[in-house]
Amino acid sequence: MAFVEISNVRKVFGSGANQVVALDEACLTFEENEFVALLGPSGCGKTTLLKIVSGLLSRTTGSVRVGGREVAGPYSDYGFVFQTPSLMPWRSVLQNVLFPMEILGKRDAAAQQRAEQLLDLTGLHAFANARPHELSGGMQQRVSLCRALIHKPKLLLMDEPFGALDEFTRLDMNDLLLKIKAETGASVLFVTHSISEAIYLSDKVVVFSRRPARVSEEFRIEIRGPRTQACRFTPEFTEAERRASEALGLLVGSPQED
Ligand SMILES: Nc1ncnc2c1ncn2[C@@H]1O[C@H](COP(=O)(O)OP(=O)(O)OP(=O)(O)O)[C@@H](O)[C@H]1O
Repeated sequence: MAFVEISNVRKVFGSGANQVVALDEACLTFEENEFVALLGPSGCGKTTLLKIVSGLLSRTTGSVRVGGREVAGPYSDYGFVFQTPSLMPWRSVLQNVLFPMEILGKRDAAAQQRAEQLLDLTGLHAFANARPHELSGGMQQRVSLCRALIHKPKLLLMDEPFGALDEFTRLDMNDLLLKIKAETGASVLFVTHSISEAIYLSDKVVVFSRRPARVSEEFRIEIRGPRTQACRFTPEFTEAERRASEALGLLVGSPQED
């Protein structure tokens, strides 16, 4: 049995003339410690699927199992990172990171130690007492990553977390995320619009069709050697980019001839 099993998930919003079928028979499985990137056209249903996996949103039909249990509503064994950091401005960095432990009633010395370790890991230790407005966008997103990891979830759900960052910061965040994944062993389901980001980070790339979304292509990323920025220039990386581009329908048509 796979760690996450998404089977024939359909999601219909609204009714009658206002009905929107966001997902149609979406299927996807992945294992513990796997990194899966979801690519697809804007509005095809990627965020909807993440919310359904988190239990924040109900599905119309189909099944979602995480760690062998059917998802029937919100549960605590996952972390969610949104596109915007959504930190509480009146709280310090450390207090923001510890917030989920307060909700879970577990804000103890061990939680404090773990928060400090995460701030170390993400290079934020010196900013533990700073307020969010004193941080750059990339630093704020690192805080939200620490907050998502504070309760040691087995599953990390990430919805275009680096979409609002500049290219250099985004590349840094990609490397940080690979380091975090190696240290925590969490499985990651990662939505992005960037083909190269999807390939750089993932064990498996899943491409969704236009809405209503179905999986139109799914392939493993086989890059020899460590994931470093240099691997973006290997033939395997380029081939994966071509495959994803083709699945997204970006290679149709040929240049106009004079
Ligand atoms: N609460 C809702 N009520 C009605 N329709 C919704 C709701 N949430 C999402 N939708 C619709 O479902 C479809 C899929 O939305 P979703 O946000 O999942 O797409 P997405 O692939 O994440 O888009 P993007 O890549 O642009 O972020 C869209 O047509 C959207 O308008």
